[in-house]
Amino acid sequence: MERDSSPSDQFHRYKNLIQNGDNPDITKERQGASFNLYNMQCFVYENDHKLQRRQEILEFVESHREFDDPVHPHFLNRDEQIDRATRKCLAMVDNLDAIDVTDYFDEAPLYQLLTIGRELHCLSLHYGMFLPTIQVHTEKSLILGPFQMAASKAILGTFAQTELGHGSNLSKLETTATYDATTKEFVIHTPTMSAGKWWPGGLGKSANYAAVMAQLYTSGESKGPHLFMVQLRDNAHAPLPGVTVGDIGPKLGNNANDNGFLIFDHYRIPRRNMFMKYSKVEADGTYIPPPHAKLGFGAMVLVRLLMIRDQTCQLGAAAVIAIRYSAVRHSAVRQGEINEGEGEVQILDYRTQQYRLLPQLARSFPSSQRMRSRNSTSKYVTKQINNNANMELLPELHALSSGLKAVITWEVAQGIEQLRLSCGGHGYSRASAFPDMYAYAVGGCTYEGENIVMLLQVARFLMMIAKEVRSGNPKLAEIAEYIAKPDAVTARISSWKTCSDEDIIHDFEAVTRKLIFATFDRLTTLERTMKKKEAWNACSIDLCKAARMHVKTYLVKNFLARVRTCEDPASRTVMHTLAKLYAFDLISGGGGHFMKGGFLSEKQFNEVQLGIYEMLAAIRPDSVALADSWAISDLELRSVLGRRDGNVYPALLEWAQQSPLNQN
Ligand SMILES: CCCCCCCC/C=C\CCCCCCCCCCCCC/C=C/C(=O)SCCNC(=O)CCNC(=O)[C@H](O)C(C)(C)COP(=O)(O)OP(=O)(O)OC[C@H]1O[C@@H](n2cnc3c(N)ncnc32)[C@H](O)[C@@H]1OP(=O)(O)O
Ligand SMILES: Cc1cc2nc3c(=O)[nH]c(=O)nc-3n(C[C@H](O)[C@H](O)[C@H](O)COP(=O)(O)OP(=O)(O)OC[C@H]3O[C@@H](n4cnc5c(N)ncnc54)[C@H](O)[C@@H]3O)c2cc1C
Repeated sequence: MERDSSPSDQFHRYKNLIQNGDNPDITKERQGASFNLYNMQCFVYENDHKLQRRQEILEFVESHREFDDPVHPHFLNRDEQIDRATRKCLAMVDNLDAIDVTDYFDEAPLYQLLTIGRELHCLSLHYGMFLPTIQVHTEKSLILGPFQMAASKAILGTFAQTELGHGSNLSKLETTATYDATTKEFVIHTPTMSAGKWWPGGLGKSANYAAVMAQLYTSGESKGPHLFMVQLRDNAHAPLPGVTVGDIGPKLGNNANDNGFLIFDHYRIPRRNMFMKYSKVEADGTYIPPPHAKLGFGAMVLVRLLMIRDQTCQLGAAAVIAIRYSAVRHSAVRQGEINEGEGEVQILDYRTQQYRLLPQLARSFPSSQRMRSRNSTSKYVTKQINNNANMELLPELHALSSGLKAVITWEVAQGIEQLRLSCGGHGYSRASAFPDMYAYAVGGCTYEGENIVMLLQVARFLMMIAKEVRSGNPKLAEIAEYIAKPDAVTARISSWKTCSDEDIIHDFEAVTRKLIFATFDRLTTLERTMKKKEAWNACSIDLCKAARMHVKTYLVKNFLARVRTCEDPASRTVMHTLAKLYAFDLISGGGGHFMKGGFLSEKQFNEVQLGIYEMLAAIRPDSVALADSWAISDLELRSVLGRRDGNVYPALLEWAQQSPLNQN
């Protein structure tokens, strides 16, 4: 799409953000900002082009009537929700020219949010996992066929892996794919009740194809889980003979998505329907193994990376809502006066409120930004794998994507809940958007790998590194280099104004290193008297703690590094304080780890606590502008409380009037 205005036009546009009808409190907040909003937004989105594209996509959606909602989606029942989302999906895919469809980190998710909202829908799995599976797992010479069909929606697919009896433990999936060399077909079968597929999105009603994970048997031998392309429904959309399929019913959220169940009765598919890019079954049944045993799990790694960005944006949006609302809300009771007799204050002025809001805002920045570079890492790794040249980076990427997925989805879900509480009663109304946000985000703690299970994968990686370091012959991945550094006895952290980034990083690395080696020692001691898996189970709470701390250290380092790249001095100053608040808040929350063995003294810990107070006060005048720096439009936010103009109360009344109970 052509760019139609220069950066200075854009600057003008953002300067004019403040309008006459806006709530006076929110206007005053914007006028008091210490930095130029446009410069900050360019930093947040990395360049003005990305910012401009957000505006263009917004204008596109706003100008197309087929994206309108005749009835507010909050007042629909489940059938109507599915109907609405499906209609929107059709309009969305009929207008894909509006976006760069290869941009799964920015343009595609934004477009989806603007058109449908915060919901998984009938096409989420088609775009989110089915297409990526085809891309990652189909042989080059064959890819055009299925990919073009899927991209042109001739087939609509899902990813069918989880079963009633097994989800996390892939190796125990029970669905079988048995090769029949006489007919050159695989027989897909559900041998037991617990082998029924359960959960795949879009399966219940929408998909006519699925990428199915099943245990491969060939020449009488079991070869572990493999992926197969399976047609489920005929041209009239009826289930094919041998296929039983349906919807699993309502869930905590994402109810516009028809998550489904699937049972196979000796259902036959051609040999070529196995995804054979890495492992193969020849016509005579000979099995050719993949160059790396876990290549078959590649699509999940990619989606975990996509989720990290997607989820962080949810936390950013939640912080925007709560901060804006806190600027226009005045406390209504006498004890709400900070100085008695001086009248009510904006709730944003309470230090406790700032402590609820600002660390969450800080949390929303680092991971969203670093994910762009992780995206290029994943592209790089995929390229290396495609050339069959280099598998060395795979464990690192798996550990990193699993760890970030687990820590971020948890922090996002908890953060949204904290922000909801910060808005009092109105936060409990769906008008606020928090209930939908939470229901959407908290699903991410479970899907694409249950969080504890993912943390234990990171722990495996860390224990392997610890063993190598102890053996004196480490081959260290970039994200783990600090584990081989010498021990540090005392912390360097001091007042937030004087301590350097290096001091903060030093302390995080030292504490994490200690935690990793303490856990490693405990594990190896236990292994002397127990079987390996028992020993692992016996110290798995510590293993998770070490894994979490490793990921948090990674996030702190990346946030500080990213702030250093900010060219605008005023924006850099505020972002730097926010990054330090992020780090200090983590230290405060993880005080036990930091103070263990006297590493962080009591005096230093007090400085951390005091620093948090001071940073909250320092950021307070910029908080609304920082929320605006996310550049989220009202259409994307979908929150009455978070509206950009701050005119919350009339909008709440207008919203409530749409309730069907008020129609007669
Ligand atoms: C083209 C047009 C586009 C247009 C677009 C326009 C429209 C826009 C629409 C969409 C836009 C997209 C927007 C993006 C938004 C993003 C949101 C996406 C939402 C998607 C919705 C998702 C819904 C959910 C789906 C699912 O949940 S699918 C099912 C997921 N299931 C799991 O994740 C299961 C978890 N379990 C596992 O992964 C494994 O079992 C395990 C826990 C990793 C254990 O592995 P396993 O082999 O079974 O056992 P071990 O013995 O422990 O491991 C052995 C060894 O292998 C290593 N390992 C394991 N996995 C990997 C791996 N993947 N890579 C590398 N290595 C791996 C493991 O570490 C061990 O190593 P060591 O022995 O060395 O320690
Ligand atoms: C909204 C949503 C959408 C989904 N979409 C899809 C989809 O499209 N396709 C699909 O195939 N699946 C989908 N799923 C399923 C999802 O991937 C699984 O639910 C997930 O992988 C977890 O597996 P599980 O449900 O079997 O949990 P379990 O593995 O049974 O977990 C239950 C508990 O056991 C613990 N646990 C399990 N294993 C271990 C271990 N080794 N060590 C320590 N603790 C352990 C977990 O930590 C957890 O506390 C979806 C799920 C949801 C909620």
